[in-house]
Amino acid sequence: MVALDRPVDEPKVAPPPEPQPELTAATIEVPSVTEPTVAEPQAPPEPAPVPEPEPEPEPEPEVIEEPAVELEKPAPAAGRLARLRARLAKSNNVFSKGLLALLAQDDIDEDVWDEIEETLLMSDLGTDPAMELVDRLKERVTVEGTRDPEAVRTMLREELIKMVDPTMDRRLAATRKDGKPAVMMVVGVNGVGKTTTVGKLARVLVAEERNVILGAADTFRAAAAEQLTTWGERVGVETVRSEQEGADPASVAFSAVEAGIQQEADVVLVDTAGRLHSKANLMEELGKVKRVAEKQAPVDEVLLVIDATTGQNGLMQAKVFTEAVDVTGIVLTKLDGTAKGGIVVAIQRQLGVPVKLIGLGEGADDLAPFETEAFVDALIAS
Ligand SMILES: Nc1nc2c(ncn2[C@@H]2O[C@H](COP(=O)(O)OP(=O)(O)OP(=O)(O)O)[C@@H](O)[C@H]2O)c(=O)[nH]1
Repeated sequence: MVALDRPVDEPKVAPPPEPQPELTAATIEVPSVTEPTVAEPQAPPEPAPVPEPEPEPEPEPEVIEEPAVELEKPAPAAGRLARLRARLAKSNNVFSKGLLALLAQDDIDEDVWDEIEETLLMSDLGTDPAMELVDRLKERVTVEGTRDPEAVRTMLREELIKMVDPTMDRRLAATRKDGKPAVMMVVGVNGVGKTTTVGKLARVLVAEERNVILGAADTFRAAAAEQLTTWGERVGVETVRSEQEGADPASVAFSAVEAGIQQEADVVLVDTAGRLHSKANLMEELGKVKRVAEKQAPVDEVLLVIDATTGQNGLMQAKVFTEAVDVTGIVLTKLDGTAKGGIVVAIQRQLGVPVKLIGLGEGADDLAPFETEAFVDALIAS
């Protein structure tokens, strides 16, 4: 295992290359080897000056060239959620079946309201939001007094939309600013789907006709850079990586942003590690990656990836990241195959950050920009 728990000192702005001694004629001149034409003893030739040994330079993260393969055309980003809604609807029928049936009953007594609350809690909505939603629904049922299934569906839809909060700004900062690319970092605990998300997000951006550069700053897991390179190659996106396992991730991030500036890219997307020897190291390191990348250009987005299937537990783990870096958006993965759609509300409430993208499967284009209404419609679809 590679030790990454070295003390993290001041961000070493890697790697402006060490100044190399100029190879002047003096340093490369070799003694003449032609035979002397006179018989006089010759002074032995001066040995050529030996250049000072240079310290080993840090290996430069190398830019992987695009291969000459036929590129894939990613699905358009707009409307992806609507196209993938069946994945959500199937796993979230607590809303579409359970709740609607309960609300459509003729007589909703306290037991039924308790059952409604329990159903909401099961979806990982969180205690406070669940209680609030029950209160709002109670009020409306009392005032409107309707049990018509369509009216009940409309009521639930409206209240869920309010909870998910359509006023949050969910746009991704993916546009060049001040002549520099937008820089996005993707963070989160290991296994939540970070690398996959970076790959899928590159496709979303390519579909939006953005020029993208990837930075493989997860140098902890050897396969991550390879995985990312493959994602990039499929859509003609370059990956900046280091061949050295355990290389300085901040240095890779720095070089990726540098490449983005040189190539006038629209977006530089930086993958990061989710695991180090200790939580403190990981948080230190993420802070450093951000600071060092910012020597080149401001980091516009820090996207925190959370696995929806880990529910409230995952949320607690994720909270630590918000203390280390300024998280600007959440990517909620693996929402396919879980009935925990309510976690969107809980996350936004607890972290105060909008969900900007959701993962709805392992397919390359199964990442959708989050849209409040389309999401709620999928939850209560029958
Ligand atoms: N079903 C489903 N699987 C997903 C989704 N997103 C990611 N995955 C899967 O989750 C697994 C882990 O993904 P990775 O991208 O390797 O996770 P990571 O966070 O980069 O992991 P580390 O590099 O170890 O930190 C892979 O098998 C992905 O295919 C999703 O939205 N739905």
